[in-house]
Order: sequence, then structure tokens, then C-alpha cells
Amino acid sequence: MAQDIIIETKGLTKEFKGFTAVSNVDLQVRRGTIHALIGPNGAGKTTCFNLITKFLIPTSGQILYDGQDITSEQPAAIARRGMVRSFQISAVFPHLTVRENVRIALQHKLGNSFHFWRSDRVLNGLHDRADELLSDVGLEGYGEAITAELPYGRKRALEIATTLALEPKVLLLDEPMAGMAHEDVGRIAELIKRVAKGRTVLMVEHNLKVVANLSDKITVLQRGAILAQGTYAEVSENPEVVQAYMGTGHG
Ligand SMILES: Nc1ncnc2c1ncn2[C@@H]1O[C@H](COP(=O)(O)OP(=O)(O)OP(=O)(O)O)[C@@H](O)[C@H]1O
Repeated sequence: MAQDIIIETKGLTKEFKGFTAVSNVDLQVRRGTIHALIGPNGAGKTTCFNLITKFLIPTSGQILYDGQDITSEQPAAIARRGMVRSFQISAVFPHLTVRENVRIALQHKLGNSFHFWRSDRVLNGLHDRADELLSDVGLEGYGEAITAELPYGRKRALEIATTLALEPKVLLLDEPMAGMAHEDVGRIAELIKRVAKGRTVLMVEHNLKVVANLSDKITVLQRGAILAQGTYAEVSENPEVVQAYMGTGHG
């Protein structure tokens, strides 16, 4: 049913000086699911993601959010609709405490036009809400820690907490497992599953196996086009997908 689809692209195409990085992609992301966009290096995942989040303008095609055409909207307008792209780790202030980083994200959500958040009552409320979010991502007890001193996996958890502060309906995660040590991948996958409750998650990832237990649906891109779609069981047995991943070390 159409209303079950929260993000849809129709014929989405991006050319860079004659080179087609994303080619005629028809993507449908179902509301309330975890959907992974995967593919080998250079498949067009990041470009596709940048088109959906409006960081890039498509050469042709359409992007729909909740059935509405958002192809020509600005990134800020998309965020106001509830589609929030995860902050990169570099966007977290390293010398502030973990709680301060979440509080800044909460203040950002409130907006600063009225300055009403400066009152003690509101500031205390933000403190409590920040601690709730930290506990949601498994960072309880880390509120006073200096962000720069957190291990990498915990920084990723903090990045997710600052994104959740913006109360997204759709959470867009750009390679959430990138740089993770093997033992952290499972933990971050569990975290994503937990924060996906009541939301939609669209994530970009290289590695088919790390999205195996996490994703309801996987779209495999190759050379800018959709190669296969389905559950992990379906796409991992697809001979074309196996072929595309052969020798990449990501299968
Ligand atoms: N701004 C740009 N100008 C020219 N070519 C680009 C640009 N951005 C991406 N490309 C090319 O488009 C193709 C797809 O790149 P993209 O980064 O979307 O792939 P990807 O699947 O995210 O790859 P990776 O997994 O390596 O990040 C690549 O061949 C890349 O070189």
C-alpha cells in the first residue's frame, strides 16, 4: 500500500560530468523498517544517500517523502519533516562532555529564537532528557566524560544519541559500522535495532554481512543501479550479488 512507503525515489539519476554515479534508481522504503543500501566500492551508495538527504541535486528523477514530492526542497526543510541524517563524529564537540553534546542537540531542536531554554527549569529538563537519551544508547554513567576520551564505538553511540535528540521519524545512517572493531559491530547493530523502534531507518553500508541480522530489507547497488533487493537470505543467495562482491572482501 502506498501509505506504507515513507521514502520513494523514481528514476533517480545523478551524473557527474557525463559519468552516471546513480542510474535510474527506484527505491521504496517501507515505514517502520530498517532498510540497508549496500554495494561494493563506487556502487553509488553515498551519492544516492546524498540525493535523498538533499545534499546533492539529482540530474533527473523524483524523491517522495510520505507521498509528497520533495525533490526541490532544501536539506533543512527535509530535517523539519523528520528525516534526520546522523551527525558525523567530527560534528560532535570533542572537548565538551558527553552530556553537553546531547544538550546542544536538544537545544538545537528547541530552536533559540525565544531563548526560553535558558531558564533553570528548562535547562534541568534538558539535563534529564539528555541522560535519558544517553541511557537509550547504552551510555549511562558517561555524561561527565570528555567526548574526545571516549572509545570509538562509544563515540558512535553518542553520535546516535545527538541524532535522536532531534526526534527523527526517519533516521539516515551513513556507514554506521565504518571504522568499528569487529567486536563493536554487533553492539552497534543492537543499538540501531533498539533505536529503530517506532521509526524508519535507512542506512548505507559496505558490508553485506554486518546488515544481515539488522535489516528488514536490503537494496544492493552496483555501478549506480539496483542489482537486487530483498531480505538478507534472498540477496545473499543471488548469484549476481555473489559475483559483485567476489574479491571485494566485503561478502
Ligand atoms: N562529486 C563527484 N564528482 C565526480 N564523480 C563522483 C563524485 N561523487 C562520486 N563520484 C563517483 O561516483 C561513483 C559512486 O560513488 P559513491 O561514493 O556514491 O559510491 P559508494 O557506493 O558510496 O562507494 P564507497 O563505498 O566507496 O563509499 C564513484 O565512481 C565516484 O568516483
